[in-house]
Amino acid sequence: MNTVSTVRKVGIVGWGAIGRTVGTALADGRVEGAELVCVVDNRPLGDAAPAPQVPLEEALELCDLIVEAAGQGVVREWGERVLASGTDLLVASSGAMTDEELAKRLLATGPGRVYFTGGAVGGLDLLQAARSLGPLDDVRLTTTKLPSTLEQPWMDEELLTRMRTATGPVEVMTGTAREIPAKFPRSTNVAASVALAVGDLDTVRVRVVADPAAHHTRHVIEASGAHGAYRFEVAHLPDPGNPATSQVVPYAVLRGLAALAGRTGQIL
Ligand SMILES: NC(=O)C1=CN([C@@H]2O[C@H](COP(=O)(O)OP(=O)(O)OC[C@H]3O[C@@H](n4cnc5c(N)ncnc54)[C@H](O)[C@@H]3O)[C@@H](O)[C@H]2O)C=CC1
Ligand SMILES: O=C([O-])CC(=O)C(=O)O
Repeated sequence: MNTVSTVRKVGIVGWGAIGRTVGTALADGRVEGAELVCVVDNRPLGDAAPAPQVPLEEALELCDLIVEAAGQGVVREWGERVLASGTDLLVASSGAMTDEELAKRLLATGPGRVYFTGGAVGGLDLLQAARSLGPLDDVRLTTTKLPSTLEQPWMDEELLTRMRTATGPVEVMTGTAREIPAKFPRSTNVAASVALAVGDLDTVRVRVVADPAAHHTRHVIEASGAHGAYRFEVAHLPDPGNPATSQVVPYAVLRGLAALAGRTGQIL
């Protein structure tokens, strides 16, 4: 019997809507085989976090698994360094993978391994399985959120006014999964996650809709190919502190952590 301790030493980057819930669950011992060792954030956290706040360089010495819950920029800036140090990386900001050069480098760098959470969407496992039968040639994602969660610095006054005064759903942008997550970096990582599952950024056509009545954030994935047709629809309550993020997302991250920490039955 292997008696070597396999407890995963986890560091969380980003003590926000996702990181706080994930880190608190880890600190409370709710993930068997994993413990919270440190927290990284670019704001001083005082004693708000249940583990020491350290710079990322130091986290790499303390941890064998980093959870990124801070933003696409952190994946771009730190992803390769984390993996090269031998630390595994579980990414929430999958939109960083729309930069194909970065994506190639992250998938090639080691000895640490890179993982992604399914985050706010479901069905990615089945889409990935279906793709083994042949390409999914028509893939669409429609994301509907509260207008305020979709406002971006690049938007012109006309679009902002249309979103702010909307009394019903307003189409904010359409594009591919290559384009959309860069335009809405805190709100449409799911588009890149769908693309990771179907294996192609340009096949996934994304529609972003602002709806003042969207008390639930909705993501509808529709996909079809020669071997079948698929439709997954989710409606989540937004996180009260950060309504751009669905409340379920940290629990998707925790599910991933449970699998990485060696819980039996990784599939379900
Ligand atoms: N895959 C998915 O379904 C989803 C992915 N996301 C991604 O997760 C990220 C985090 O989401 P939330 O927790 O809701 O955001 P949040 O805004 O509530 O928290 C982000 C935290 O990261 C910190 N931070 C930002 N930049 C940093 C940096 N360079 N270094 C260290 N700390 C930094 C902030 O100070 C903040 O505490 C989002 O930006 C988005 O990219 C969010 C929702 C769903
Ligand atoms: O939480 C969500 O519903 C989706 C989200 O913000 C993202 O994909 O970045």
